[in-house]
Amino acid sequence: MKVAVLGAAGGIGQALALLLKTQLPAGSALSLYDIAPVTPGVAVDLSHIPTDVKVEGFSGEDATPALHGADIVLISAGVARKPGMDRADLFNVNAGIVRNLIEQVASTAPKALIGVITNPVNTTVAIAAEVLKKAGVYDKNRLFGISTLDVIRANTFVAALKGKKPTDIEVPVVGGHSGVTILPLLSQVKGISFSDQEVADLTKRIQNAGTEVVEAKAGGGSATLSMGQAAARFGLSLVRAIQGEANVVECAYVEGDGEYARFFSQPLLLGKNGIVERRALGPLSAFEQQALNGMLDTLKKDIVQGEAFVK
Ligand SMILES: NC(=O)C1=CN([C@@H]2O[C@H](COP(=O)(O)OP(=O)(O)OC[C@H]3O[C@@H](n4cnc5c(N)ncnc54)[C@H](O)[C@@H]3O)[C@@H](O)[C@H]2O)C=CC1
Ligand SMILES: O=C([O-])CC(=O)C(=O)O
Repeated sequence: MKVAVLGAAGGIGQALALLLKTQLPAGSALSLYDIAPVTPGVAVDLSHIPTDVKVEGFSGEDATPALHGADIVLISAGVARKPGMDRADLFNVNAGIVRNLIEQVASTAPKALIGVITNPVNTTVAIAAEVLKKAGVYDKNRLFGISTLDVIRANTFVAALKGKKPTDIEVPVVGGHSGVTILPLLSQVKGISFSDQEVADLTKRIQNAGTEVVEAKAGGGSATLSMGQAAARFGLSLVRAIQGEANVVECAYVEGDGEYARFFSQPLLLGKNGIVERRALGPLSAFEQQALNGMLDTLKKDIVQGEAFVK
């Protein structure tokens, strides 16, 4: 099993690399790439941790040495938000970075499962799909926008409110990964009921949680450690699915049947070749149905921006 992290010297990349070094199955390879010259050093640093995971690091303009033979590629390269910015404000810089890196994935590891972390995810995943399509290697079952951070935040906030263990809670979060496009399906949390006010407050907090971190870091960046954990959870779920484990289900932002928008985050059954089954959203409360209807214009606009960038 080989996992490549692109953007590996950054805040997310380093946290993610640490978690993968300690949690990937024995015999795996972890390949780190970042434009920053420190990256081979990050790999040397991690290599002193006594696990049976081989780490290599590459820097400079060329990502391909890191990509040869990769089964999974996780991409967090790009710039992060500062207070006062929306995720969409990152488009100008990050669109080109994602295009460039995906071109290299297309030529070097065309069969890899790809997880895009770089914001704005609603748009960068559309860019990735169009670049892969242009290269003739697009498989919609192998490309994911990683929205796991919304899920783990929802689990944390619900557990805190209801006095439960966070590990016992699993909230499906659907839609996209910014503002109103983030929709936690609180009505589906097993064994817990919420008042209308709790639903309104929790939904708002989950939608604004990225901004909560951006403001608390006061110009020093956005979520890195919680995102490292979220990306590790998602990446390790892909690993378990590739290894043949049954019933691996995660929400992620993927191309589906277009019922709501071309790309939409929903529960997915994962297998050796990526998505095995896109699961239906299930019954929605009136609040959730309204929120779903209300997000679609924004989500579709975000997607078209990505498609237009490549065409
Ligand atoms: N999907 C999600 O839920 C989340 C996404 N993010 C996004 O993840 C991205 C990274 O965030 P951080 O790690 O905090 O940022 P960071 O600034 O700490 O790290 C980004 C890394 O990307 C590298 N980089 C920049 N251009 C590159 C290129 N052309 N090729 C290779 N590497 C390049 C930089 O050298 C840096 O090491 C941001 O776009 C951020 O908005 C952040 C949190 C959650
Ligand atoms: O808010 C940001 O810019 C980073 C992010 O996507 C998150 O923390 O959910």
